[in-house]
Amino acid sequence: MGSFDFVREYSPYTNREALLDDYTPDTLVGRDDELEEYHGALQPAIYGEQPDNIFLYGKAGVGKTAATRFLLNKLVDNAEEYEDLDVRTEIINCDGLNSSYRVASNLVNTMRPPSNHISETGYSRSQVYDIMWEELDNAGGIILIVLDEIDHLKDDSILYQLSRARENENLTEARIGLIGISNDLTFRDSLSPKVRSSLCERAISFSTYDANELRAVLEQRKNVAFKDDVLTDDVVPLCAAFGAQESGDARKALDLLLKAGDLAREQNDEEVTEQHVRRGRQLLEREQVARGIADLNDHERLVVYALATLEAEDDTPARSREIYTRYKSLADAAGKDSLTARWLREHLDDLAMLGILNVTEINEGSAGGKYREYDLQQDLAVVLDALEETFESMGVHASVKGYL
Ligand SMILES: Nc1ncnc2c1ncn2[C@@H]1O[C@H](COP(=O)(O)OP(=O)(O)OP(=O)(O)O)[C@@H](O)[C@H]1O
Repeated sequence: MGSFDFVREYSPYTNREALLDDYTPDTLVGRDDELEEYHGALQPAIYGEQPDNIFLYGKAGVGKTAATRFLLNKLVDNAEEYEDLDVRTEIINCDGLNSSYRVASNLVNTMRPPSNHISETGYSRSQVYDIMWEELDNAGGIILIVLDEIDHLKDDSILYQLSRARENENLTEARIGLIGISNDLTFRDSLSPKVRSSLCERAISFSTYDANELRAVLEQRKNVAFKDDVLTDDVVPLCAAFGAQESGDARKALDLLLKAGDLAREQNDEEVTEQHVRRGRQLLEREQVARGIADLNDHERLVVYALATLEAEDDTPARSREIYTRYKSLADAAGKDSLTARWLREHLDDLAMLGILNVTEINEGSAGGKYREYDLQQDLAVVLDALEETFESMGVHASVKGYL
């Protein structure tokens, strides 16, 4: 048996944390247009004036949160130069806070010491708003309130309240600017017109990164995170190319660079190479598919299982009818009820959105009409791995026995 001692061996990193998600880089590359617009919208704050409310939107990992942290940190720093100016920022992530009530109580609590927190239940909504106005007025000055992942909110009362606080005379001392951030491009249209016009006084769109921009992001981060010359020349371009394929998401590209570095360290390799990146990508994809499949309900998982058995028999791409027949026979064999063919058709598109399967639209013109075909987006082996628990409860189909 090994000694299981923990010993420091070779590490390619000088600062591994610089690759983690909550690290704020000193400068942001490839976001000049976005930063300029954002800076302009915040500029009134340095004169002690209330800035416009700002709405940032764009896909995941395109730097919306990073740009916000970067500019607000700068604004707070620069504001210290002016004695008559008091600027503070409060950043709230709305993931898990789906009601206006919870956002308001959370805002109050982030501004208060823990000993003075209010309870998250037990008041009426208007009472919580009164406490919130009082808290904001006590703090005074300019307060920039950031609501990240704002699309998680199920009602927009808090957005109305905060974006119109001054016009509605809820505040006398404080001036607030509201900054909403969303990955959901349809969120703005789902708001009521009066909330939309006040929250989106300035709407700033963040475009996705192309491979060159991702290369610059990674190059800069590499210099902070890794020792000199430990990455072979192809590592950064390859991570950037994969990131660009993954809808231009800088987070995915940085995660991949981190995974490659970790693999090199685990294997005691002195250089991080293309092989580490390729292996890292496989592992990350595997984790992503496993997480996606774990989050499905039993019936959705059975649909993936049905498609996997068709793929094992070389019968993919398959039409929904074929998938339904297999799904139903798997359910019957396990003695479970099955849902309708219509339910299955509706859910195939959801599974495609989650990156579990591919949809291809086939158009055979007036003779054959239009239909859709499906196959697995990931390797069969990866999907079967993630279905382990399903085999336990539903049994192993003959077609996949050889893979297990
Ligand atoms: N231009 C950039 N320069 C350096 N790092 C960047 C840049 N853009 C994004 N990043 C990094 O990529 C990661 C994801 O960025 P960020 O969290 O800002 O994305 P986002 O647009 O807010 O997406 P999400 O809503 O999914 O969080 C972070 O680690 C961030 O530091």
